[in-house]
Amino acid sequence: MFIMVLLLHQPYSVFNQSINISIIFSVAREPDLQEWTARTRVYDILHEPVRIAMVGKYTGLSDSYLSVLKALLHASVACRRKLVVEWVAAGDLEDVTATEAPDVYKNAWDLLKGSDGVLVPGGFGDRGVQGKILAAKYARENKVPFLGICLGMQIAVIEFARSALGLHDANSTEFDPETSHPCVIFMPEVCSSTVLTGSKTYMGGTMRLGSRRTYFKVPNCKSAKLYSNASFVDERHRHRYEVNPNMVPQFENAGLSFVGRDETGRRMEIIELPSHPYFVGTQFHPEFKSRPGKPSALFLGLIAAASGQLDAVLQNYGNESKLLPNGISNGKPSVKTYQNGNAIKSSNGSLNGVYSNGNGVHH
Ligand SMILES: NC(=O)CC[C@H](N)C(=O)O
Repeated sequence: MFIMVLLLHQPYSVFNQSINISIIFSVAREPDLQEWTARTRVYDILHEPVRIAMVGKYTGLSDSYLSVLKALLHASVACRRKLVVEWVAAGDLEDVTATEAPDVYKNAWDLLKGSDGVLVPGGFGDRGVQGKILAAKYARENKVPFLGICLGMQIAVIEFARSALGLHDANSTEFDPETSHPCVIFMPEVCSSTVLTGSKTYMGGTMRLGSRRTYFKVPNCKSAKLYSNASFVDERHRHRYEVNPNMVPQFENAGLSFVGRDETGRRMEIIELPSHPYFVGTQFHPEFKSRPGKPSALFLGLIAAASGQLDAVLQNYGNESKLLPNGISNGKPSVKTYQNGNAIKSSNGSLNGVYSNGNGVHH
């Protein structure tokens, strides 16, 4: 997007110097740049900030979270907000930092508390896990919009088990194999099979990867609405651990809703707290399908909630006719989300949307 901003700022100088813009798009047909140039104009005048705390392990290496950052940016442009990412190193939120480096601890909490929304991205290994749990707890208790992705969703589940169910040692078996309340466990269907049971040796082959289908089980939930009331969505995965399905009834009794599941109903894909303005977690990685002009549904939900526009966005959804073709010209968050392959045929037969790579939202 940034390269395009640079180029499209000077379309005539660039084009008149015989640079074939079709090379940039890698397509043979004459490109239609209207949408792109309109988007750069919108992008340029954004000034009202939306602050998102990114609570992760590699906060010094923003490239580690590049897809997440782009997805946040796509959603922020759609909501007409200037994205400000507050990097919060998860470990800095932990009690041990309060003792060892009080200034660092205070700064981390100030950043978190000054944010309009909290995002806990994916990750592996136990460093910073306690800090991520504290961030999820803060967002849940203070009704701050929250999106947890993959590990971020597992963190939210662990936090809920500890705080709302009172299971103080609840944990993922990734971090504590001996926990008496394993609320996140290693590949349930693999564990129930023979030789691969919990084996770290087979790690490489046991990662659940790629595009998988999630079915909405709760039709009126925020996530389903954000996905235009789809009955199922295909999103990309990269994980080994999952919510322990045997504990789901306990969680649901306490108010945590598992709104999206796989076809067996045993794998939890999307969580929501209905009592919270926007508290969503996904086992999949919605960031991978976000595109400029077609933000990921759940990132849009986060940014809309963080900027006081979620109700307007939710009302818009499920009614495609209300959406503008480019989603950027009337000053409202009237965007359509990127739902890979939900390509609408335009009147001239071309696909409405450049990115139509075969995934889908299905009604
Ligand atoms: N991509 C991730 O966030 C992975 C989460 C977790 N470590 C798992 O393997 O399930």
